[in-house]
Amino acid sequence: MKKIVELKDIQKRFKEMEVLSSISFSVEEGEIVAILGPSGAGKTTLLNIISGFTHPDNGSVTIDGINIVNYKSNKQLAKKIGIIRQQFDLIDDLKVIHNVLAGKLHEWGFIKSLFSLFFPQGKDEALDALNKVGITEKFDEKTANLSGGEKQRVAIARILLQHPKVVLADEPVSSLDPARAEDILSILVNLARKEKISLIASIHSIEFAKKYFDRLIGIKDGNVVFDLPSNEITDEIIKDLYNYQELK
Ligand SMILES: Nc1ncnc2c1ncn2[C@@H]1O[C@H](COP(=O)(O)OP(=O)(O)OP(=O)(O)O)[C@@H](O)[C@H]1O
Repeated sequence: MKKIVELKDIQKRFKEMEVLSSISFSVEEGEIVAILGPSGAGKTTLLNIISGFTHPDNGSVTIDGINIVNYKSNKQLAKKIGIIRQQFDLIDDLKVIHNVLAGKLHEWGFIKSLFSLFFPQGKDEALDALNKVGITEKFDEKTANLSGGEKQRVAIARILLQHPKVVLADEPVSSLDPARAEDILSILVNLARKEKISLIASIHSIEFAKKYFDRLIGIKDGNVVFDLPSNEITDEIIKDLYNYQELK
């Protein structure tokens, strides 16, 4: 299997605080991976480093065989990495279809994307993506009018137009109620599997992590403390990760 993301000895400090000491792991094509760890463990920092948004102090990030520092532009990197943020990063004033078409920005360039605002190009592909996430009928709606779960579906549809090799999602469902969160996670994971996209998501819910992800990586005190298939994760391992105290 091809390695899509490879991290070697990643270290990051903010002033005198060392957040990541030495993180190494790789993720193969189509792998569905959750990053777990207590609040402040550095999950967001790690995802930001993988996306190229934050530079590590030490170590290397390789995306699809190329060191991230050798990607010539953000546009080139966007062909490999799709990002789903907690706040969705959608433009509320635009119609749903235009937000989905923004997935083409890296491919089309600014002028063609601007043109597509008035004369949507690639509309069929966008409608097909909206169909895959189950909200085709909202294509003409102003994005601001959508619920949180619907907005997250639009963000996933936009990623589908981007055709990345890996999707990074930072707590993608933490703002949704449990039923909606499960809907979104299953859409995200099933589409990633179908399109052979690697998925790396930070997630707070152990239950959802075990249910939807194949491999769980725990980080604590700046290091990887476990990296296991979900079915090998025991209550003991989780207790150690979060330092739960037994009630006496
Ligand atoms: N730009 C920054 N400048 C200074 N400190 C930072 C910066 N970004 C993150 N930190 C610190 O690094 C630590 C790790 O933060 P990070 O957001 O990566 O943790 P996390 O595991 O994602 O936490 P949570 O689960 O609460 O979202 C925290 O102590 C945070 O305050």
